[in-house]
Amino acid sequence: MGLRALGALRTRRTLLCCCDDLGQSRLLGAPRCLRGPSAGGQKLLQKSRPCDLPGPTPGEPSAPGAPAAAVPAPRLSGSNHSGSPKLGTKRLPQALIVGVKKGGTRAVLEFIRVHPDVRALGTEPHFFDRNYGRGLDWYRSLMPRTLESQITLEKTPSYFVTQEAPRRIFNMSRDTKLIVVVRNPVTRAISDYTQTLSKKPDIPTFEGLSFRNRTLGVVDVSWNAIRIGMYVLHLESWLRYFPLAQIHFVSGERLITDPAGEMGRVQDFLGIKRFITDKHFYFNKTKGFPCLKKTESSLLPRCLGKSKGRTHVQIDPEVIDQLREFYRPYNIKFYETVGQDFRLLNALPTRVCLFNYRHLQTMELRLVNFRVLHGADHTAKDIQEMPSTKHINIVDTSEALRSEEPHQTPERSWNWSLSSSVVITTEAPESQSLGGSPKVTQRSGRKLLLASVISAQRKAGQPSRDNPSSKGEGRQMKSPDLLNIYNNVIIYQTSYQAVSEAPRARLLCVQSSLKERHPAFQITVQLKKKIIQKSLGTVNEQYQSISVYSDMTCSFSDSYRNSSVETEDFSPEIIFVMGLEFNFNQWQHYAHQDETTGEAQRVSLRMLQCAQLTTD
Ligand SMILES: Nc1ncnc2c1ncn2[C@@H]1O[C@H](COP(=O)(O)OS(=O)(=O)O)[C@@H](OP(=O)(O)O)[C@H]1O
Repeated sequence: MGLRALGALRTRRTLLCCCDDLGQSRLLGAPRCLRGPSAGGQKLLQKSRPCDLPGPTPGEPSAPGAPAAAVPAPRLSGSNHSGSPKLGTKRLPQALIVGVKKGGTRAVLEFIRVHPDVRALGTEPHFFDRNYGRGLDWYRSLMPRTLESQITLEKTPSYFVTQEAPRRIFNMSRDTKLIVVVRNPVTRAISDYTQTLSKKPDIPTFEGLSFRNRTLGVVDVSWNAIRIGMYVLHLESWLRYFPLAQIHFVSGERLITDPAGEMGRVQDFLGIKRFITDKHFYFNKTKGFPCLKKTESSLLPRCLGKSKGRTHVQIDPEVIDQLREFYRPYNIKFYETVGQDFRLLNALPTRVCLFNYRHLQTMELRLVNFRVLHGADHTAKDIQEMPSTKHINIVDTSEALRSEEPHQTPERSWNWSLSSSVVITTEAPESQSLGGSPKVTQRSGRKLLLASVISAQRKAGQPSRDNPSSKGEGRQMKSPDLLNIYNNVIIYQTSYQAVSEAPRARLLCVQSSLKERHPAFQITVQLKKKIIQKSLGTVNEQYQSISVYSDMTCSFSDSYRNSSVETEDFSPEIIFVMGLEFNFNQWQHYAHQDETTGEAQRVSLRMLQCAQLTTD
């Protein structure tokens, strides 16, 4: 397209509309959308109307220079599309990000377009769903110019759920590479709803829309927000035209916890060199998401825009549980079909990780309770009646690893994913005090997992509960202090042994789930921390902050570094993280200002062992 034509198109687009997720037109000038079937309430939430030209999805502005958009795209700098528009040829895309809506498609697009061998359209052209009648020439005309060696890419998440899209794409080119970003379907639905609500505050509640009959638990699969998450059903249409090998699935969750890893696989899939690596990302704590680092070619901010990473609407936990159950069979079928387990079930913790613990040989972790609590306070009796389910052993590998040099990591923040509703206590079988804790009973309506570390054998010379004649004679595991509970976030910290005797032994458990205290997708939780002043034999309390991001990630805040806590006391010896994912490097460091000397000290955390943990 010549510049004149482009200019004409630009002028014209001010008269165009684009469809939002409610299927309603958003006017950018005179209305040009075709009228869709009239619908009220829920129906509005399901239908899309065909529009004259593609426009940005709400909150999804288009890229500068992109032909059919009125608003600049949330361009992440470092993108490679700033070259001369006259270089190269406009080609039909060889690769498409076809879904899923709210899966993380924008992040994948913005990350991959950093690659010099990829050029991407910033807007969503909606060619294979809404604009197919315009023909391939029109579609091609939208594309950025590429050199022979470059891949042209566009993303339109609604393709994944468009019946005709696979056939149409196949007809364009049977070699088209397809990328699908999948995300826990419940979270995805909430994200979808949250977006819709931001445009239409008067829509019915998520809970109301999700069910045909809530009492009977009949989910309304005709609601798009629910239907999109039934991934396997949509996938079937694609597999009629494309072999599985031609479809690459990105985990929306891992895209947040390990963007470089996910993008590495995307690059492999596209057959381009691994140009985008760890070096391109940093974790932006304010945003609560990974963002692209500054590069020589780009000095602009590189986090995604405000419409990505919205604070989700708080949903009744019981509804979330019901929807998880609803999606479970679809997820399982989906895993089976694609041959990958994306852990979309997101209901159970899967890993227990042990960090830095030097003395522990084996640890038996006994799950003493796993049940769904619906609003009822649970008592010690309830908990005791729950069956024990699993024992695991974690073998201390620290001795073998100690000689290795720590691996330097430039970033101080680290994060890991968490599943929901995990409470761990070091408290031995007498979990009554935890169960009886009024704070715990504030929790309601979530799956609650209580796990007890019931025994820990220590190496020779170390105190042991099982060997009272050792140094640890007479010591009991200290009853836990449940420190703070904010909605569904529980942070629990205690010493492994009597706190005054084992200041370095620390158990930190974090449980997080998606809840209302997520302004800008981040909450900061005050963690009450016991400070031991050994010389005085006193125990003070101090508050530390820990930031919990969304329902999936958690990271230490830098306040750790600035704390006035004794270094020794401050070094966590043992951390359990129960969750779906983690992306710790083997060593993690943070600096700590020693109060007495004022010197910065580096504290290392080493992941020693992770064990798989499942409950039935
Ligand atoms: N790096 C980074 N920055 C910001 N947001 C990120 C990132 N990686 C993934 N995500 C998640 O992407 C979710 C939006 O998904 P999409 O881009 O597919 O949405 S859309 O369908 O194009 O509207 C968005 O969903 P919400 O958090 O619900 O807003 C994010 O969770």
